[in-house]
Amino acid sequence: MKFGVIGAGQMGGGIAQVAAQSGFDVTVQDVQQEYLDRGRAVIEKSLNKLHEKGKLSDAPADVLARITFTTHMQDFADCDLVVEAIVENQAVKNALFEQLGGIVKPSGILASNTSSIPITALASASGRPDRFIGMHFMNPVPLMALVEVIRGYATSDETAQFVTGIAEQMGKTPLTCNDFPGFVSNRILMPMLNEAIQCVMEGVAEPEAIDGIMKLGMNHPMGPLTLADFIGLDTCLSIMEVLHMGLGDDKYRPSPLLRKMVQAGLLGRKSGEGFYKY
Ligand SMILES: CC(=O)CC(=O)SCCNC(=O)CCNC(=O)[C@H](O)C(C)(C)COP(=O)(O)OP(=O)(O)OC[C@H]1O[C@@H](n2cnc3c(N)ncnc32)[C@H](O)[C@@H]1OP(=O)(O)O
Ligand SMILES: NC(=O)C1=CN([C@@H]2O[C@H](COP(=O)(O)OP(=O)(O)OC[C@H]3O[C@@H](n4cnc5c(N)ncnc54)[C@H](OP(=O)(O)O)[C@@H]3O)[C@@H](O)[C@H]2O)C=CC1
Repeated sequence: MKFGVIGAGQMGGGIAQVAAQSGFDVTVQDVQQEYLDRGRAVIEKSLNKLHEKGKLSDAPADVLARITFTTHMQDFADCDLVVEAIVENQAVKNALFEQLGGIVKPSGILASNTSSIPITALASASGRPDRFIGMHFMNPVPLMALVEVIRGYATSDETAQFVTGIAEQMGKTPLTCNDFPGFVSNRILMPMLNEAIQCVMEGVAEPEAIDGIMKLGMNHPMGPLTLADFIGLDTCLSIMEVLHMGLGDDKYRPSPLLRKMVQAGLLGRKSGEGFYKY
């Protein structure tokens, strides 16, 4: 089984790592060598940590050796499964899948790790809608148990079974839902994060208090503002926009503060500052 991953950011890197830990040969592509180098370093650090804690029996170097890093999309030609994890933008993903559909062998299955964008639309762009599916990993991929599997309008039963089996081989629990904006995970999670941001904007409480209340009061592992910073505020805004437009209800309106912070380049952990400094 040859496993492809597009994008060496926080999600692509995590997906590639867990695929390699599961014994698959993995090819990771990104647009610039610099991003591949950064992704490789993050994977190496995570593997070392898991190994030190006894959660990874293979030597980290052996796992890393199963991953090939490339800037060439053509290297996906003989992949059995390619999972896309690039920026949360429908136009950019559509263009990528149009290209990828002409590269990967006809029997290859294409999947998107999108947080919210309609799987059916991306499937149409790929030119192989029956062999297209949503394979939504959670962040941080090496630690989170869930893969949300989203079937598009034309996804075949064989494709759904194949991807469910791969998720299980990766040690994850696949749970299936249908193709609605934000699916299940982000339709429920993201309005909560957006509301926490609205609380900051309205001066309801300081960020530390909002996070503390949700951590101590609701037993959430991370407060909503810490989690928004962790996901990336640009990604949170894109998801809210998909929910707002796709469901047509103003209850999904992105907080103006979220929009302003993204405009200011405050993207959370990945840019060094969001609701907190890193
Ligand atoms: C936006 C979308 O489309 C969908 C999404 O993904 S939404 C986001 C979903 N994710 C969440 O909600 C995550 C919420 N947070 C959590 O569940 C937890 O905080 C967590 C699992 C991330 C961390 O676990 P924790 O119990 O808080 O403990 P914490 O001490 O912070 O971390 C546990 C250990 O794992 C390590 N760790 C963290 N990330 C790691 C990684 N990627 N690889 C290896 N180890 C890692 C930590 O360094 C830490 O190690 P030590 O014990 O040596 O310090
Ligand atoms: N962050 C999260 O918690 C989660 C995110 N997701 C989803 O996963 C996807 C990726 O998110 P995330 O990893 O956080 O984002 P990142 O910004 O960390 O990584 C995206 C990577 O893809 C690269 N990229 C952009 N365009 C292309 C392209 N055309 N071809 C190849 N590579 C490209 C980016 O390069 P550059 O820097 O140049 O843009 C970057 O390295 C999104 O769809 C997001 O919604 C899903 C679950 C959780």
